[in-house]
Amino acid sequence: MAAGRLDVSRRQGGGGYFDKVKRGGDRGLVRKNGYHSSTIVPSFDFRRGGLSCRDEEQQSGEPWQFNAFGSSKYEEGEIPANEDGVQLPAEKKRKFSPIVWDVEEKKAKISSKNRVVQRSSTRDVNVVSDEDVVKSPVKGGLELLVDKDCVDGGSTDGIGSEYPAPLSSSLHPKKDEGYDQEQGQVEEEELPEARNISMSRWASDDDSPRDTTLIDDKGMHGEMVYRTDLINREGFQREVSDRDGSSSSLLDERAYSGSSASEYELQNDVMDIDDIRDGNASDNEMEQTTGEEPTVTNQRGFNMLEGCRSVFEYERLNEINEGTYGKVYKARDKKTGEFVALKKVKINVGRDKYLEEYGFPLTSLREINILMSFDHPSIVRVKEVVMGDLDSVFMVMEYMEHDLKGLMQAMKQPFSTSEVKCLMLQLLEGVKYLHDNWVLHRDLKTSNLLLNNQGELKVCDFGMSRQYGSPLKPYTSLVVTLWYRAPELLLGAKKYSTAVDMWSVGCIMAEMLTKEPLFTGKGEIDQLDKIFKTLGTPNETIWPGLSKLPGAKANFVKQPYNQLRKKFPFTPFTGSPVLSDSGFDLLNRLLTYDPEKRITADDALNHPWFNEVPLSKSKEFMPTFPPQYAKNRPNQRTMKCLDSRSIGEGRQYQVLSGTYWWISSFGIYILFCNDPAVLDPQGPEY
Ligand SMILES: Nc1ncnc2c1ncn2[C@@H]1O[C@H](COP(=O)(O)OP(=O)(O)OP(=O)(O)O)[C@@H](O)[C@H]1O
Repeated sequence: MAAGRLDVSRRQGGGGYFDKVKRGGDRGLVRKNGYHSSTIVPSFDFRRGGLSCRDEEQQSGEPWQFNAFGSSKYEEGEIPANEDGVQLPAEKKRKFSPIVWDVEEKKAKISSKNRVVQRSSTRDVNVVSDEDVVKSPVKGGLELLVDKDCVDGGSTDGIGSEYPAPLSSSLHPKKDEGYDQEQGQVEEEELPEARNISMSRWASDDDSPRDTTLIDDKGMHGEMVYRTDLINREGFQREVSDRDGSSSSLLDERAYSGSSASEYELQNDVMDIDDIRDGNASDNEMEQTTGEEPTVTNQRGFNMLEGCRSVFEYERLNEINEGTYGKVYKARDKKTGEFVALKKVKINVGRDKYLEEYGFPLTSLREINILMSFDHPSIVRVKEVVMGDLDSVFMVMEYMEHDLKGLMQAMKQPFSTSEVKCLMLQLLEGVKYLHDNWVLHRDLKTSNLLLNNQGELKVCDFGMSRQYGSPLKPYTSLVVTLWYRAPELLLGAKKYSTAVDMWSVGCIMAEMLTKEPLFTGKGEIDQLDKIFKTLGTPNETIWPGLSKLPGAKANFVKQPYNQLRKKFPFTPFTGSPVLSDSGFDLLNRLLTYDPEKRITADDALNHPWFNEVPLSKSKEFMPTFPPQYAKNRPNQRTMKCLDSRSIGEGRQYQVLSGTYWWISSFGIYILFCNDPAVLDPQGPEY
């Protein structure tokens, strides 16, 4: 393999689709991505400077692509039955077949015989279509139908603030209908085993029929892989896979303890495997085929066979920022002149089991994998992955001029209500897209929201994201940066779901309105205290199940009232942000204690606040801001004294090492910059 190339080789196997998964010495990951499930064996060849991936699954010979959408085994109209002969509705869909990284070695004892592979006929699936169906038939006829409506449906029962909001019911006309819950309920009646939000979010293993259903994943070429780790008593096959699609090693465990999350989740992987080893795995080796090669409609195609380009295809301009996981540079494509952001993947960061075992941090694998499969205007686009020398790897992303955190720190005035609406709508669209596709972001915060000069907001940093499924499995609660972390996480909940992201969205909305973070705790207890002081101390009445959470026994501040409205008074001309009753209702619903009652992204998008005046500003009319140099930089104060709105887009020139100046219609501004990328006499350190 040439240096700087991503080598993806495949073996054509003679047997079943998964017969040829190489075991033993390989330290591979099983990725169920898009339409095929394949074993990818990523390895770093440091001497040759390449990320080598071998896809060891037998395939059709078509290029290996990151992809997301699936197909059905059954033709339309054909209604499969489960093992008991109960017919199941055909029309359910899964918009996104999640990408799964499994630990192959952890599952090395599980051979292909334990897999259930279904090659299915395929019809083209439109990414945005609500009509498409993904069914996961298994030997015996049981199938899992996954519908986006099932994700959201039923989640908003009892929606509302635990402390009555001063809002007339007319403001939330759909409340009693559960914000369009009817469809979800009908589907539940029709399909007793279908997922619904109450199951996918908070159902326990005991009460969820999901214990005996399958979680599907579809291969890129239409193979269906059934994750039947929980069922085998009735002759179903077991397919060994990660619990919900991926394992995690998370930002906060790096930041806080350097342990837990990935290990915790890996332990769960091992538990699943042990369970299988303990004798429940079926002897039946099954490979079902329909004989028809599916057609693939990509959500986003990325041809890995083309290999990775070199980072030297890009001219590095300056360092934009450095996150926990890597530096981010601004760069220019030498061929096209296009500006991009290069995120250097940190290889040696914290304790990452994957890093030790596979030479590549899990978080980066997950981030690359998820981002390359997503295609949404509110999700930052990763164009490609490129190799540098010295074993470095870069994600090439579309360049965004600002992140919301840096921007708000630089702004004198907070965003106007119509600007907040514009940003919130984009944020909610992005979060809805994630949740519809069974992905939790788990680190939504203002520094992970990027804004460009076209008024577009995009979510970035998927290093902590992961798939979720039903039934919920325990995940680490050490997720989400403290200030944006939901109370259930702070209280140690291990089973959580999309609601954790919605809490973060609530914190972000409040911050957009005031320009200041809402709850700025110094530690977890302090964070909870701050939340309780503002929203009132929760109790079992407003949050059933609270007392069962590990942290609930602690002696917290007792505050009987919700004081949130005091922070967001309606009265204009006070200097405080003006938030209408409707806007406050949305905020209150986002910051609802009980995750079951917390508003979903879908419902938030339909909230009446967005229909009342002032209406959302359109993106084109969003203000532009000065260059990004001050973003989260040591010399941020220099920028703070500038009126970012009045400067508009300036041009930057390097006049001295580390010094920038730009001209605007208001004069010349000089920024002293300690940017190591600028000061580095060696030039780019690719
Ligand atoms: N596509 C982009 N365009 C411009 N700036 C970007 C882009 N992606 C990231 N950044 C900047 O880099 C910062 C860090 O990026 P990112 O959050 O992806 O890295 P990280 O290492 O995962 O950070 P964190 O510490 O939040 O985990 C962002 O806050 C943003 O300022």
